[in-house]
Amino acid sequence: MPTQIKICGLSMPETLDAAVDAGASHVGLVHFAKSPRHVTLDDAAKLRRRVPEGVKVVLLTSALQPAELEAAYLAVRPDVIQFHGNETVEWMALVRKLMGVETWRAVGLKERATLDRAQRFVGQVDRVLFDAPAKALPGGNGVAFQWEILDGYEHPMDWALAGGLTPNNVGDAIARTGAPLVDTSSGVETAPGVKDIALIRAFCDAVRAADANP
Ligand SMILES: O=C(O)c1ccccc1N[C@@H]1O[C@H](COP(=O)(O)O)[C@@H](O)[C@H]1O
Repeated sequence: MPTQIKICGLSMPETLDAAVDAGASHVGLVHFAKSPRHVTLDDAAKLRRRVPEGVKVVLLTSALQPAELEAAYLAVRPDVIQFHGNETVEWMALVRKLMGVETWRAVGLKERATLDRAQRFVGQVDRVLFDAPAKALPGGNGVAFQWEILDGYEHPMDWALAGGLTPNNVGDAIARTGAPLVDTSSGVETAPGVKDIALIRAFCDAVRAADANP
């Protein structure tokens, strides 16, 4: 199966279309006011409508109140909700059940023990997204974690690799970790929040090159 690609933090129609044209399987919209990639629900809904069938829309949120999350879901109708805040396992499982939406949980990886703790998400969310530990922002910091933490780990559920992935390092990341899905934001930008079409294409090309030369 080809490595799936998520381009996150898209906020303009042109770069969203470029990600789709370049072969992204997932496009990410950040609804988190502190992020330089934040989109309002109105803008997210407009962007969502541009996305063709077959490409999944991921709505990234952090610590929204239940009523806010419901409003976000109803406005955007994403395929996936990605959680980055202090949401409990029970709450994420309830969202998945009641909204019938795929759910992903971001996990900041600093050490192997974090992988053991992440096993509590098995059967509760659809995918865990391994990223560098949170800094000023809970994600989108352009920082990679030590991929060797994943060496030899038998993943008990679907997962994805994020954190500091760029066109230059994503091939090594796939070779090292065997990630089934790679997720980038800063690595395809020229400045925080400013996506670059050439970098988006280069990232997708690099993933396909890695798949072709395992
Ligand atoms: O992108 C953001 O601004 C963001 C804000 C808050 C939480 C998560 C965010 N982004 C996610 O973090 C990963 C890694 O980003 P990067 O490639 O290291 O910049 C990104 O793929 C998003 O899923």
